[in-house]
Amino acid sequence: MPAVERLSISVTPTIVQPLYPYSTNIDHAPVAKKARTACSTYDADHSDFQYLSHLTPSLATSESSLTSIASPHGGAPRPIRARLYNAPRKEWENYAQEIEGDPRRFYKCHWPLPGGDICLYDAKKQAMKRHIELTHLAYKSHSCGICGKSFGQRTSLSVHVATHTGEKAHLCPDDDCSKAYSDASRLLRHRVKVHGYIVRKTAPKSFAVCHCFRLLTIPSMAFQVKEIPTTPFDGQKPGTSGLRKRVKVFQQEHYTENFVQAIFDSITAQGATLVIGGDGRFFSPETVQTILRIGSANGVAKFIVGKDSILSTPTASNVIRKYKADGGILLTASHNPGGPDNDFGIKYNVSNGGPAPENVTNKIYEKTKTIKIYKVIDAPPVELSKVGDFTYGPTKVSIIDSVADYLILLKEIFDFPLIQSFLDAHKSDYRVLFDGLHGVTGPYAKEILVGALGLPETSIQNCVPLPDFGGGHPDPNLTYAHTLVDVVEKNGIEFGAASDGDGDRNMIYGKGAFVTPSDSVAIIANWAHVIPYFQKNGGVKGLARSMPTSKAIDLVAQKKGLEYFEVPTGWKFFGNLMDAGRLSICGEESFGTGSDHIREKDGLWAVVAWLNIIAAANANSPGKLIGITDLLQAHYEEYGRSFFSRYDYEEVPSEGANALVAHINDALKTGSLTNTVHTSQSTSTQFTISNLYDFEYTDPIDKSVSSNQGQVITFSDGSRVVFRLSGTGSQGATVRLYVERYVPPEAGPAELGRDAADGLKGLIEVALKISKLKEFLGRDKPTVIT
Ligand SMILES: O=P(O)(O)OC[C@H]1O[C@H](O)[C@H](O)[C@@H](O)[C@@H]1O
Repeated sequence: MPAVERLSISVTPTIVQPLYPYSTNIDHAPVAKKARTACSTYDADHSDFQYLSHLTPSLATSESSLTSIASPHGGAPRPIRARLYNAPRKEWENYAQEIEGDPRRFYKCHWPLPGGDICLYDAKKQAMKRHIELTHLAYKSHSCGICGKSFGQRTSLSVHVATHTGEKAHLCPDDDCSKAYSDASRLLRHRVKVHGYIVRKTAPKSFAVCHCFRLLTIPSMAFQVKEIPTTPFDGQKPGTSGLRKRVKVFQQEHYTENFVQAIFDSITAQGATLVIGGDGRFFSPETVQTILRIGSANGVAKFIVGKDSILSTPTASNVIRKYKADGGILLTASHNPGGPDNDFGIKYNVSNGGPAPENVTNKIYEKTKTIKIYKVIDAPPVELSKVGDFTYGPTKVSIIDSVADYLILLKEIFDFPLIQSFLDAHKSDYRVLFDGLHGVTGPYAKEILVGALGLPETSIQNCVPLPDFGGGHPDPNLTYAHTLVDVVEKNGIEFGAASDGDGDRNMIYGKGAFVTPSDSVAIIANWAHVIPYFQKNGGVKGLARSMPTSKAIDLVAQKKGLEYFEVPTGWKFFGNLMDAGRLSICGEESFGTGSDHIREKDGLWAVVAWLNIIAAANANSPGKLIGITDLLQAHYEEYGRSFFSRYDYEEVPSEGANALVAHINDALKTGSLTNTVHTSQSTSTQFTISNLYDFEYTDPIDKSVSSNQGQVITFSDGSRVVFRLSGTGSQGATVRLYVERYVPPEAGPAELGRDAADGLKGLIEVALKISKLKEFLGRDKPTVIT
């Protein structure tokens, strides 16, 4: 160690002590004050200060003199710090007492508080000394050699001294980075942000505020974890999008707890940050508290929770991504009805913000089959209606209101000024109506459409989220979103839209113009160049759809020379492609549309995308007002039209549904139907079966294989029919029949503009006959046609 030049210091040394005697009635304000009255010696033995000298104030405040202070390590002069030890060394002991018989050898603080209380903070000896000296005695024993300002902690002094000297002693250790900072915390922030440095998570601690208003760290051991014995329930297998059952099923003793514990048993819960949200449906608040109790007992470090247990599914995905959480638990049964006699659901999302892939959901299911205990901590419930940061046992809980974050996200994606100027210019001839169906999107829609885009309050309806969705079925299709359809038709509204319970689905419906989800995603992909997000991100990378969705988007991809994918039903199958940078826009026939801005489909994203496209189309058409019908027609004339419809047979007996599947499988195996010709009675059209197969998907990124994803029958004219069992029902089985028939642009406007039901009539008849669906299901008609 090089010799250190020692200078003498003549600063008036500081003793810091309370002005007032400590009485039981003492107010805390006086103890925060200090008096400088006596001298003490400079403590040069401390490792950080060993090369420092006593300084005179004049020397210390003159910049030239600073350079004359030798650094023990050579190079630039060291910062000037003076550490004055000026407290009566043992004074803290007057207020601390070793806890008798404590194996940890802890001390308890007996500092008298206002109102006759005593502090009672407990800690090891050194921590107790620091607590009493800094908190109660308010010693500031680290003084700046330049200006004399005192600090309670050495690190605070170092940061302060750097403001005089300009020294940036904290160098970034990452390769090729020359950044330096005056304090360690700034350096850490830089490394996390710029170099993706991952901060090691420490074991969870809990925090409490002492009577003296100081934040205290309390060892997690202070909270007792209880293990509750339980036995497995049958059928806790997550479906297409989480576990969905009747509320009454979830309300059975241990049922919800088992599933929640199975989630924590399948992930790394210790030290994790998790998001909790959902559509606010009946039984959500209770389940949030269950998750907090079990999650905390399993070592979760932090929960980010939607205010009033509400976070739309797309927002939850955004929050997971934005706050770099490890995952999220969403309480939603999406578009299924809510209320005490209806549905509830729990879904796990992973750190990319998307639904858990099958390897995770399978693991959760396996855990539910062998569960023997679940863990809980005993803590009072968290107040879910107050935004802010709280402690819950050893876990931090942040209650957030996510509307602002979501608006910021959409403003970064779309051309809000363009949309707003279009809507302003067409207040009377281009009206908008959004129906929230009393789902979760109401507050978001209000902020975006009324707040940001300046539309009148009358342009939103049913936008107050209700736990039972007002008794409705919050699914944005022609059957269940009749509140929208009726008002749009009655008032001749040019642009209508609706979203579902948890805000990830959408329907676009203008006066006399229903946009099928398959067409919607194809049109958005075709117009993506007018959406700033895609411009900023180097254009569209790839397109995708779920298997039963019409092939309209494939035609856009082919024309634009883009890669495109056909994946099984379920948004989770898009995630890997997006993460790999190969997919930008995708959609599903089940009213899901979205992009890689998050990892869920996004109802309001689709609505604003359409408004953006309409505003852009009109900006190029000064003479004529372009509406939804014009965009559809133009698309069909360019690409041809994929007539598409879906028939749903909801809540049919499972035996009948399974028999139907077995019947088609039989034909698939034996080839008995291949090349057979079928004639529609009503249209006399002939359809020849060219192929039958069970859809299987191999993920191009992780090579995982998903089988039995729907039975497909193709015909020689390019039409196809798909049979698939729903994975989101909560009772019995739901069979879906999807039909698609392509008509090329050359067919002309009359043929392209036909009513979908009319254009598909013959094909549907043939599909029903081949499958013997009516016989197996005992149903003459579907419950829903879209
Ligand atoms: O399985 P189904 O009832 O047909 O539902 C299918 C749909 O379920 C959920 O809504 C998923 O989020 C969608 O990605 C999927 O398309």
